[in-house]
Amino acid sequence: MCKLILVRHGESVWNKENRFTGWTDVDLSEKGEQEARRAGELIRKHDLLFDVAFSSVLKRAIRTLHLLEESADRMWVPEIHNWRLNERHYGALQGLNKAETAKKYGEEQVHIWRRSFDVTPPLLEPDDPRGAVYEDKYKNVDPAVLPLGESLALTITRVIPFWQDYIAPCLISGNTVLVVAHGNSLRALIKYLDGISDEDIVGLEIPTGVPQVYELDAQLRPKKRYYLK
Ligand SMILES: O=C(O)[C@H](O)COP(=O)(O)O
Repeated sequence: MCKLILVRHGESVWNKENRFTGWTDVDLSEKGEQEARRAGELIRKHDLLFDVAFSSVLKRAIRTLHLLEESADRMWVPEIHNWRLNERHYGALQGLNKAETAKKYGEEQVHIWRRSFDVTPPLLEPDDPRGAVYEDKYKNVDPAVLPLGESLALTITRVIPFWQDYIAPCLISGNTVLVVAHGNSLRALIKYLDGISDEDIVGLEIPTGVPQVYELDAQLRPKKRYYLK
């Protein structure tokens, strides 16, 4: 049996301010740092000796990983950071306050942007200086695959190939694997692993900084998924 630990980053400064974040590289809030340390303590308490760790290239996930590793006393574990685990790209909504946007466009429209399976948010203009194509951290990524806005369906199309090519082989080789990512990149992964329908995924919410564990069989079929307490 293999074990996979999934953690959504701790609360970020923009989670606290209720702003659409997506690929904006904001840091953890103080509460987020505490959540990350607590996640490491829980992992340690449950003796989940992860051998390798994956995260997105966004600092709220990387800092969560580092704080978690420190409190779990596993700072030596090899880490792989990849853009394919990034949050869903929120397009032109990035930076806007969610409540103010709901006042302007209506609660229903904002719910569709946030939770529908295949509706893409308004896209960033290709020459918008916030575009990933202008960021150093994506300089080795083919610009053609860098999004200007993504639905959950589009997010799945880049998370699952990363799972298949990197994370799954690591588990199959017998490693306990930790993945620190984001609300929607983790929803993408859980949808795939648990075979959740396009309709039912709308109801899946993932709290910040709480580790959840999958126990998987040799074919990586989930046997159990539970949050650590
Ligand atoms: O990118 C964001 O704003 C959040 O991390 C996730 O947002 P959501 O709860 O609207 O999916």
